[in-house]
Amino acid sequence: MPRPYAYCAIGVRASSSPSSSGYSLLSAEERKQFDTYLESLFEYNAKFNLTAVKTREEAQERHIEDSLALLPVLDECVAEGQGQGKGLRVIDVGTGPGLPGIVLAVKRPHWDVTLLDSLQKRCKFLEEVKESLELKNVEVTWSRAEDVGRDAGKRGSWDLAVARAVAPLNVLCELCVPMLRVGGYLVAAKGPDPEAEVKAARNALGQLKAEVVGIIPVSSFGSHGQRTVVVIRKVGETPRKFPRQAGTPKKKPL
Ligand SMILES: C[S@@+](CC[C@H](N)C(=O)[O-])C[C@H]1O[C@@H](n2cnc3c(N)ncnc32)[C@H](O)[C@@H]1O
Repeated sequence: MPRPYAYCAIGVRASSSPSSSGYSLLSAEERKQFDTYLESLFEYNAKFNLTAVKTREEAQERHIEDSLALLPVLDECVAEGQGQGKGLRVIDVGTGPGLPGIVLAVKRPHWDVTLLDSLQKRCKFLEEVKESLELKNVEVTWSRAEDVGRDAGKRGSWDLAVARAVAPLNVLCELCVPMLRVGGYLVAAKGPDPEAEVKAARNALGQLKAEVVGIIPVSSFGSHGQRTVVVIRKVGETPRKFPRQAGTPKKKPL
Protein backbone atom coordinates (compact mmCIF):
# COMPACT_ATOMS: atom_id res chain seq x y z
CA MET A 1 0.00 0.00 0.00
CA PRO A 2 1.68 3.27 -1.04
CA ARG A 3 2.30 5.59 1.88
CA PRO A 4 0.96 9.12 1.68
CA TYR A 5 3.24 12.03 0.89
CA ALA A 6 5.03 12.70 4.19
CA TYR A 7 6.44 16.20 4.26
CA CYS A 8 8.94 18.26 2.38
CA ALA A 9 10.23 21.80 2.71
CA ILE A 10 11.69 21.72 -0.80
CA GLY A 11 9.27 21.88 -3.72
CA VAL A 12 9.45 18.28 -4.96
CA ARG A 13 6.30 16.21 -5.35
CA ALA A 14 7.54 12.72 -6.13
CA SER A 15 5.24 9.91 -7.17
CA SER A 16 3.30 7.91 -4.59
CA SER A 17 2.02 5.36 -7.09
CA PRO A 18 3.83 3.00 -9.49
CA SER A 19 4.84 5.15 -12.47
CA SER A 20 5.69 4.10 -15.99
CA SER A 21 9.09 2.46 -15.95
CA GLY A 22 11.97 4.93 -15.77
CA TYR A 23 13.86 2.51 -18.03
CA SER A 24 11.31 2.95 -20.80
CA LEU A 25 11.90 6.72 -20.74
CA LEU A 26 15.63 6.49 -21.44
CA SER A 27 17.19 7.72 -24.69
CA ALA A 28 18.74 5.10 -27.00
CA GLU A 29 22.22 6.25 -25.93
CA GLU A 30 21.42 6.04 -22.21
CA ARG A 31 19.87 2.61 -22.65
CA LYS A 32 23.01 1.44 -24.43
CA GLN A 33 25.16 2.72 -21.57
CA PHE A 34 23.03 0.96 -18.94
CA ASP A 35 23.07 -2.26 -21.02
CA THR A 36 26.87 -2.12 -21.06
CA TYR A 37 26.92 -1.41 -17.33
CA LEU A 38 24.68 -4.37 -16.49
CA GLU A 39 26.77 -6.66 -18.71
CA SER A 40 29.90 -5.65 -16.77
CA LEU A 41 28.08 -6.03 -13.44
CA PHE A 42 27.32 -9.67 -14.16
CA GLU A 43 30.63 -10.37 -15.89
CA TYR A 44 32.63 -9.14 -12.87
CA ASN A 45 30.20 -10.20 -10.14
CA ALA A 46 31.98 -13.41 -9.17
CA LYS A 47 35.39 -11.70 -9.05
CA PHE A 48 34.35 -8.51 -7.22
CA ASN A 49 31.24 -9.62 -5.27
CA LEU A 50 29.13 -6.73 -6.56
CA THR A 51 25.48 -7.71 -6.21
CA ALA A 52 23.20 -10.44 -4.87
CA VAL A 53 20.82 -9.88 -7.77
CA LYS A 54 20.78 -12.80 -10.19
CA THR A 55 18.91 -11.73 -13.32
CA ARG A 56 19.14 -8.81 -15.65
CA GLU A 57 15.44 -7.91 -15.19
CA GLU A 58 15.89 -7.81 -11.44
CA ALA A 59 19.04 -5.69 -11.77
CA GLN A 60 17.19 -3.31 -14.06
CA GLU A 61 14.34 -2.98 -11.61
CA ARG A 62 16.18 -3.09 -8.28
CA HIS A 63 19.27 -1.14 -9.25
CA ILE A 64 18.67 1.08 -12.28
CA GLU A 65 15.02 2.00 -11.65
CA ASP A 66 15.66 2.52 -7.95
CA SER A 67 18.52 4.90 -8.77
CA LEU A 68 16.53 6.73 -11.47
CA ALA A 69 13.77 7.32 -8.90
CA LEU A 70 16.12 9.61 -6.94
CA LEU A 71 16.56 12.04 -9.82
CA PRO A 72 13.43 14.23 -9.37
CA VAL A 73 14.42 14.80 -5.76
CA LEU A 74 18.05 15.57 -6.61
CA ASP A 75 16.96 17.95 -9.39
CA GLU A 76 14.75 19.78 -6.92
CA CYS A 77 17.64 20.12 -4.45
CA VAL A 78 19.75 21.55 -7.27
CA ALA A 79 17.01 24.03 -8.22
CA GLU A 80 16.65 25.10 -4.58
CA GLY A 81 20.38 25.33 -4.06
CA GLN A 82 21.92 26.82 -7.17
CA GLY A 83 19.95 26.81 -10.40
CA GLN A 84 20.93 24.60 -13.35
CA GLY A 85 23.51 22.43 -11.62
CA LYS A 86 26.30 22.95 -14.16
CA GLY A 87 29.55 21.79 -12.59
CA LEU A 88 27.61 20.58 -9.56
CA ARG A 89 29.72 18.35 -7.29
CA VAL A 90 27.93 15.18 -6.23
CA ILE A 91 29.38 12.38 -4.10
CA ASP A 92 27.92 8.86 -3.88
CA VAL A 93 29.06 7.62 -0.47
CA GLY A 94 29.41 3.81 -0.23
CA THR A 95 28.69 3.47 -3.93
CA GLY A 96 29.51 -0.28 -4.07
CA PRO A 97 29.06 -1.27 -7.74
CA GLY A 98 28.22 2.37 -8.60
CA LEU A 99 24.69 2.76 -7.33
CA PRO A 100 23.18 5.24 -7.66
CA GLY A 101 26.28 7.19 -8.82
CA ILE A 102 26.76 5.59 -12.26
CA VAL A 103 23.09 6.13 -13.10
CA LEU A 104 23.30 9.79 -12.03
CA ALA A 105 26.49 10.34 -14.04
CA VAL A 106 24.86 8.95 -17.21
CA LYS A 107 21.65 10.92 -16.77
CA ARG A 108 23.33 14.20 -15.72
CA PRO A 109 26.58 14.46 -17.72
CA HIS A 110 27.03 18.09 -16.58
CA TRP A 111 27.36 17.04 -12.91
CA ASP A 112 30.77 16.02 -11.53
CA VAL A 113 30.18 12.72 -9.75
CA THR A 114 32.57 11.22 -7.20
CA LEU A 115 32.08 7.50 -6.53
CA LEU A 116 33.42 6.72 -3.07
CA ASP A 117 33.90 3.29 -1.56
CA SER A 118 36.19 1.75 1.04
CA LEU A 119 36.59 -1.54 -0.86
CA GLN A 120 39.40 -1.50 -3.39
CA LYS A 121 38.03 -4.27 -5.58
CA ARG A 122 34.77 -2.37 -6.07
CA CYS A 123 36.75 0.73 -7.03
CA LYS A 124 38.68 -1.31 -9.60
CA PHE A 125 35.37 -2.41 -11.12
CA LEU A 126 34.20 1.22 -11.16
CA GLU A 127 37.34 2.32 -13.02
CA GLU A 128 36.57 -0.31 -15.68
CA VAL A 129 32.98 0.92 -15.96
CA LYS A 130 34.08 4.53 -16.16
CA GLU A 131 36.29 3.62 -19.11
CA SER A 132 33.84 1.39 -20.96
CA LEU A 133 31.01 3.93 -20.63
CA GLU A 134 33.40 6.81 -21.42
CA LEU A 135 32.19 8.76 -18.40
CA LYS A 136 34.29 11.92 -18.31
CA ASN A 137 32.32 13.35 -15.38
CA VAL A 138 33.19 10.53 -12.94
CA GLU A 139 35.99 10.28 -10.40
CA VAL A 140 36.48 7.07 -8.44
CA THR A 141 37.83 7.44 -4.88
CA TRP A 142 38.98 4.47 -2.81
CA SER A 143 38.71 5.70 0.79
CA ARG A 144 36.68 5.63 3.97
CA ALA A 145 34.05 8.36 4.11
CA GLU A 146 35.40 9.38 7.51
CA ASP A 147 38.86 10.00 6.03
CA VAL A 148 37.46 12.15 3.22
CA GLY A 149 35.40 14.15 5.73
CA ARG A 150 38.45 14.67 7.99
CA ASP A 151 40.60 15.89 5.08
CA ALA A 152 40.72 19.70 5.32
CA GLY A 153 41.21 20.00 1.55
CA LYS A 154 38.08 17.98 0.81
CA ARG A 155 35.52 18.53 3.54
CA GLY A 156 32.82 21.08 2.81
CA SER A 157 33.34 20.87 -0.94
CA TRP A 158 30.38 18.87 -2.32
CA ASP A 159 26.96 20.29 -3.19
CA LEU A 160 25.11 16.99 -2.91
CA ALA A 161 25.79 13.66 -1.22
CA VAL A 162 23.74 10.56 -2.04
CA ALA A 163 23.77 7.19 -0.34
CA ARG A 164 21.84 3.97 -0.79
CA ALA A 165 21.99 0.94 1.51
CA VAL A 166 25.05 2.13 3.42
CA ALA A 167 24.15 2.81 7.07
CA PRO A 168 21.35 3.91 9.41
CA LEU A 169 20.66 7.61 9.14
CA ASN A 170 22.42 8.66 12.37
CA VAL A 171 25.63 6.99 11.14
CA LEU A 172 25.16 8.15 7.55
CA CYS A 173 24.82 11.78 8.63
CA GLU A 174 28.22 11.71 10.32
CA LEU A 175 29.76 10.11 7.20
CA CYS A 176 28.21 12.56 4.73
CA VAL A 177 27.34 15.94 6.27
CA PRO A 178 31.00 17.02 6.88
CA MET A 179 31.66 16.63 3.13
CA LEU A 180 28.91 19.07 2.17
CA ARG A 181 29.13 22.83 1.80
CA VAL A 182 26.73 24.81 3.99
CA GLY A 183 23.43 24.78 2.08
CA GLY A 184 24.25 21.42 0.44
CA TYR A 185 21.98 18.39 0.65
CA LEU A 186 22.28 14.76 1.69
CA VAL A 187 19.75 12.59 -0.17
CA ALA A 188 19.47 9.19 1.50
CA ALA A 189 17.58 6.37 -0.25
CA LYS A 190 15.51 4.50 2.32
CA GLY A 191 12.73 1.94 2.67
CA PRO A 192 9.04 2.59 3.26
CA ASP A 193 9.28 3.63 6.93
CA PRO A 194 12.27 5.86 7.61
CA GLU A 195 10.60 7.79 10.45
CA ALA A 196 12.21 5.74 13.23
CA GLU A 197 15.65 6.31 11.68
CA VAL A 198 14.93 10.01 11.35
CA LYS A 199 13.95 10.19 15.00
CA ALA A 200 17.10 8.33 16.04
CA ALA A 201 19.20 10.77 13.99
CA ARG A 202 17.94 13.89 15.79
CA ASN A 203 20.98 14.21 18.05
CA ALA A 204 23.42 13.57 15.17
CA LEU A 205 21.71 16.20 13.01
CA GLY A 206 21.93 18.81 15.76
CA GLN A 207 25.61 18.14 16.43
CA LEU A 208 26.56 18.11 12.75
CA LYS A 209 24.50 21.27 11.97
CA ALA A 210 21.98 19.78 9.58
CA GLU A 211 18.22 19.32 9.46
CA VAL A 212 15.70 17.06 7.75
CA VAL A 213 13.76 18.99 5.10
CA GLY A 214 11.83 16.13 3.52
CA ILE A 215 10.75 12.50 3.69
CA ILE A 216 9.56 11.78 0.19
CA PRO A 217 7.99 8.68 -1.40
CA VAL A 218 9.56 7.96 -4.79
CA SER A 219 8.51 5.94 -7.83
CA SER A 220 10.35 2.79 -6.80
CA PHE A 221 8.86 -0.20 -5.06
CA GLY A 222 10.92 -2.84 -3.26
CA SER A 223 9.85 -6.07 -1.58
CA HIS A 224 8.95 -4.07 1.55
CA GLY A 225 6.80 -1.51 -0.27
CA GLN A 226 7.29 1.99 -1.56
CA ARG A 227 10.77 3.42 -1.25
CA THR A 228 11.45 6.88 0.13
CA VAL A 229 14.22 9.41 0.31
CA VAL A 230 15.18 11.44 3.33
CA VAL A 231 16.46 14.88 2.35
CA ILE A 232 18.79 16.64 4.77
CA ARG A 233 20.18 20.17 4.41
CA LYS A 234 23.41 21.34 5.98
CA VAL A 235 22.56 24.57 7.79
CA GLY A 236 25.87 25.50 9.44
CA GLU A 237 29.57 24.57 9.63
CA THR A 238 30.07 21.08 11.06
CA PRO A 239 32.40 21.23 14.10
CA ARG A 240 35.95 20.06 13.27
CA LYS A 241 35.70 17.08 15.63
CA PHE A 242 33.34 15.39 13.13
CA PRO A 243 33.54 12.95 11.52
CA ARG A 244 35.29 10.93 14.20
CA GLN A 245 37.98 8.34 13.35
CA ALA A 246 37.11 5.71 10.72
CA GLY A 247 34.85 3.08 12.28
CA THR A 248 33.74 5.19 15.29
CA PRO A 249 30.51 6.56 13.72
CA LYS A 250 29.26 2.99 13.27
CA LYS A 251 30.55 1.68 16.62
CA LYS A 252 29.32 4.65 18.67
CA PRO A 253 26.58 6.43 16.72
CA LEU A 254 25.87 10.02 17.78
C1 LIG B 1 25.42 -2.58 0.85
S1 LIG B 1 26.61 -1.76 -0.12
C2 LIG B 1 25.58 -0.67 -1.04
C3 LIG B 1 26.22 -0.28 -2.33
C4 LIG B 1 25.38 0.64 -3.23
N1 LIG B 1 25.23 1.94 -2.65
C5 LIG B 1 24.06 0.02 -3.60
O1 LIG B 1 23.05 0.66 -3.36
O2 LIG B 1 24.06 -1.08 -4.15
C6 LIG B 1 27.43 -0.66 1.02
C7 LIG B 1 28.74 -0.11 0.49
O3 LIG B 1 29.17 0.92 1.34
C8 LIG B 1 30.58 0.82 1.50
N2 LIG B 1 30.92 1.48 2.77
C9 LIG B 1 30.45 1.17 4.00
N3 LIG B 1 30.96 1.99 4.93
C10 LIG B 1 31.77 2.86 4.26
C11 LIG B 1 32.59 3.97 4.67
N4 LIG B 1 32.70 4.31 5.96
N5 LIG B 1 33.29 4.64 3.73
C12 LIG B 1 33.20 4.27 2.41
N6 LIG B 1 32.45 3.24 1.98
C13 LIG B 1 31.73 2.55 2.89
C14 LIG B 1 30.87 -0.67 1.47
O4 LIG B 1 32.19 -0.96 1.09
C15 LIG B 1 29.83 -1.15 0.43
O5 LIG B 1 30.39 -1.20 -0.86
